[in-house]
Amino acid sequence: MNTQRPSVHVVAGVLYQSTGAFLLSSRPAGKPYAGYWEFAGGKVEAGESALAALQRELHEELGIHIEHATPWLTKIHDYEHARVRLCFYRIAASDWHGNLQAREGQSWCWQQPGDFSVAPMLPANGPILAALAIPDFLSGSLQTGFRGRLPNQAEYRVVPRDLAEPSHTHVLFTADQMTHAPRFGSNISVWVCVNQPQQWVQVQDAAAVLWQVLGHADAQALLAVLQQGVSLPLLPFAAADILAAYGKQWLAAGAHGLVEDLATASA
Ligand SMILES: Nc1nc2c([nH]c(=O)n2[C@H]2C[C@H](O)[C@@H](COP(=O)(O)OP(=O)(O)OP(=O)(O)O)O2)c(=O)[nH]1
Repeated sequence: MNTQRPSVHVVAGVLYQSTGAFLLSSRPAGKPYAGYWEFAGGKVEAGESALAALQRELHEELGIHIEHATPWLTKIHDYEHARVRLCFYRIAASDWHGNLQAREGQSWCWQQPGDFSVAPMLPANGPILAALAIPDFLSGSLQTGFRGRLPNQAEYRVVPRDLAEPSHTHVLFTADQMTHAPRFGSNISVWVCVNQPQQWVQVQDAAAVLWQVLGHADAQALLAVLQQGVSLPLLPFAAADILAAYGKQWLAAGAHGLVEDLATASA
């Protein structure tokens, strides 16, 4: 397939309820992939900002008003009909209002992260749905691993490679282990811990990345990476004082969540 085609800029919104559920809708008849499930959204028009496009699309499709949306993941996908640059935004329950209406004849439903009951999904959306099952806060250490929880979900545990057993789903590797170890099977979700931009570019096929931040220079380097847009869940990993200083900026720039390091004091 020709990957040199110009891409069409698309925005899509992960709309949350206060319960932690998010909205999926089906693509209306007449569009490519009609009947497939997607996040509400559509193409950005000439001269329009991404937020304005999201506000317009969600109002046209669902009759709701968006006050704020937080950038999250960006993906390029080659469909037969177009090459799309998909910019996904998360919209918190407190950042939208209105009564949902299916204004384009589509179906819609609320889904719990990690527990989807509708199919088929648009092909580009598989990794996006997997990313939604990752909590937005975890804590622990590189030695013992990390724990977190989404509302109404079982505990989510990430186990360091050296402690991992066959029953563990989410396994954490260092960037060095990824370089020197053979690739692992598809039965685990591979988490990688990095601490610099050169490592980040080498781990783009991971399920999620922890970015260790030990000081203020690291914090700024990470912010710059986030501001360029990231295609997989990136979670800054730092001691509590650094999270307190930078956490909001990282999240506003597209970090998936934060990971508190319970073992390392900041520099
Ligand atoms: N809205 C949306 N589009 C997605 C998602 N995932 C994904 O691959 N896409 C792709 C499908 C389409 O190729 C493209 C969106 O184009 P679209 O045709 O739905 O856009 P639109 O609503 O502006 O349509 P139109 O007015 O031009 O007919 O992005 C998603 O989750 N939401």
